[in-house]
Amino acid sequence: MIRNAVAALALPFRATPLIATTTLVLTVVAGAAPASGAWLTMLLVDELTSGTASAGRAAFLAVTSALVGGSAIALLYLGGHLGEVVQQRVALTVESRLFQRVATLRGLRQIEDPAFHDRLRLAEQAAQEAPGTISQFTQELVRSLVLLVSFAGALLVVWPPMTLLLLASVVTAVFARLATARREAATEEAWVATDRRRLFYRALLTDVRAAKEIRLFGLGELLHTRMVGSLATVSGARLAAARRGTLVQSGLALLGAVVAGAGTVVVAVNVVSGRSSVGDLVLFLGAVAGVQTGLSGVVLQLGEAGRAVKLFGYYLDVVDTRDDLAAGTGVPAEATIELRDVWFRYAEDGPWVLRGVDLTIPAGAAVGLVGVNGAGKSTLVKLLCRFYDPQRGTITWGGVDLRELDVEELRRRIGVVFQEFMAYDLTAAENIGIGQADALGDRARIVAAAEVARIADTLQALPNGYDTVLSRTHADEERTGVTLSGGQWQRVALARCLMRRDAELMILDEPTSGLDAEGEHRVHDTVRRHAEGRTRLLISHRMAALRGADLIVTLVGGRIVEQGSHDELMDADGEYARLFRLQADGYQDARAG
Ligand SMILES: Nc1ncnc2c1ncn2[C@@H]1O[C@H](COP(=O)(O)OP(=O)(O)OP(=O)(O)O)[C@@H](O)[C@H]1O
Repeated sequence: MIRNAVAALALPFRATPLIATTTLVLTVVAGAAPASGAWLTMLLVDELTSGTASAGRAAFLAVTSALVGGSAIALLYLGGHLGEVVQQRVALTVESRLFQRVATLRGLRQIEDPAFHDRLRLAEQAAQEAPGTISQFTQELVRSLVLLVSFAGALLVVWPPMTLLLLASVVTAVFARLATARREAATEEAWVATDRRRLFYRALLTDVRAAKEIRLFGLGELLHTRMVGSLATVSGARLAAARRGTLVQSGLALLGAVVAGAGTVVVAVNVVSGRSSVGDLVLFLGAVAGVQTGLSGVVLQLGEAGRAVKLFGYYLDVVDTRDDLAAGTGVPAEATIELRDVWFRYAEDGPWVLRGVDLTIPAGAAVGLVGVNGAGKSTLVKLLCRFYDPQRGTITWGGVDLRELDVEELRRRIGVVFQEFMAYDLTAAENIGIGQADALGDRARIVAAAEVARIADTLQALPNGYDTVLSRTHADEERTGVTLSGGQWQRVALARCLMRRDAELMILDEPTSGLDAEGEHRVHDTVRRHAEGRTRLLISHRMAALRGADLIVTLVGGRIVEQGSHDELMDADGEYARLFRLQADGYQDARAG
């Protein structure tokens, strides 16, 4: 808690040191103003009731008192504005640091971990709320402390026991509010997973890609009920925590009123008996009102700040998240890739997905990978991109373990069309250009890639050509958005991969599954010519597409069961030959039918 609070409090001074310090000074000055005003009023009242009042001194005291009050308000406004500036700067800093960490995580483990997403949601919430809440609270606290100390000094002069009574009620209120804040933060943590599900259902209900299935399968009501159910659970828990907090606060406010009332009676009796002056009573009443107003503000904010400080811990956790992949520094050389006894599973207690894979992918060769659904083909691709490290065995590139290579350098040398490629809600040009981000503005290169992927004419014919937004959701007023067909999107993804002209390894994970037969044939043909000399790993369920590969590898249950050329594997009459014949027979039957 203390580490979180210190880090959160230090943030404004790191984000904008000068303004944060000025704000602090202004706050201190503004905090001292009410007590000075009350003191001047006491002097004024005593002057007027002394029997020897001088009009000049009285006027001077009245004007000074008014000036102090007026300046205090002006300082308050100025301090408020500077506080806003600090808040904005801090918000920018924390949001940037948070998502910089997310963006630079090397592997996929955290991104695939629901617990990380929960932490991230809490962290984002904290990053947005905490700095503002905490810096506002700090200002309020400083102001209230100065106010409290100055009034407490004044009260000491009038009637010392009252100071102690007021301080006692302050301490009780502070502890009670802190306890409520802890409970509220615990509620937030306990329900974050439920809230995540609510957001998931919410996103699903508005997702264009899910809209067809939701309507056809009549899922709308089901998803809506689940979404509202999650919301009701979360808001019920929040209300229960707030209810308890309100009860405690009301009780404490009553206690404060009783303490103040008793004190006023005693001072009033003192005035009657002549032991105190009327000015003392005025000062006392001003002090009680000032301290109570100041404190109720700070105590109320204390809850918010306590909750924010606790949640801020998640922000620090995410910002300090350790990468699950150690950083290497080597630069990859010639792309002969070797897998030696590679074992991999996604979770420590999960089943092995790859079991002792031994494979050599020679530089410049075209290697075909076949296997039934779930055999582990896409997993192998992910390991080659070093999204994960294998639990056992090694993968080397040009003889160097992938773990020792600079992961960004490694990935720069790989072009991939993933099985689940992305269709970005961006323009056609951007959808292709992002394959090589530093060539995003190189239209000639984008068009050339589109031509190889045989999608150039389609994109050129769009309402705004390559500048057409490929989305119905994010189109703007000037530009209409369009959506492409599944096969057209696949060609765009292929063009994106082809932007990486220097990629030494090209991986195509079922790049043609959405293409028509003629399209598939052409794409394989062009990719073969275009990528000649580069290492290629091709995955396809259409066996004929891999026939010309230099080496074909069959994966069964995470093991390589055979490898060789098409002819060798057909002669061996194993799994590959079985799958190949199955498809060939299918085509044969279709013709016969
Ligand atoms: N991110 C993941 N987390 C946990 N398990 C996963 C993950 N991705 C894949 N798996 C599991 O790993 C196994 C192999 O999946 P993989 O996607 O590598 O198969 P594949 O051979 O590419 O299949 P397909 O032909 O259907 O694309 C499957 O049992 C799958 O459930």
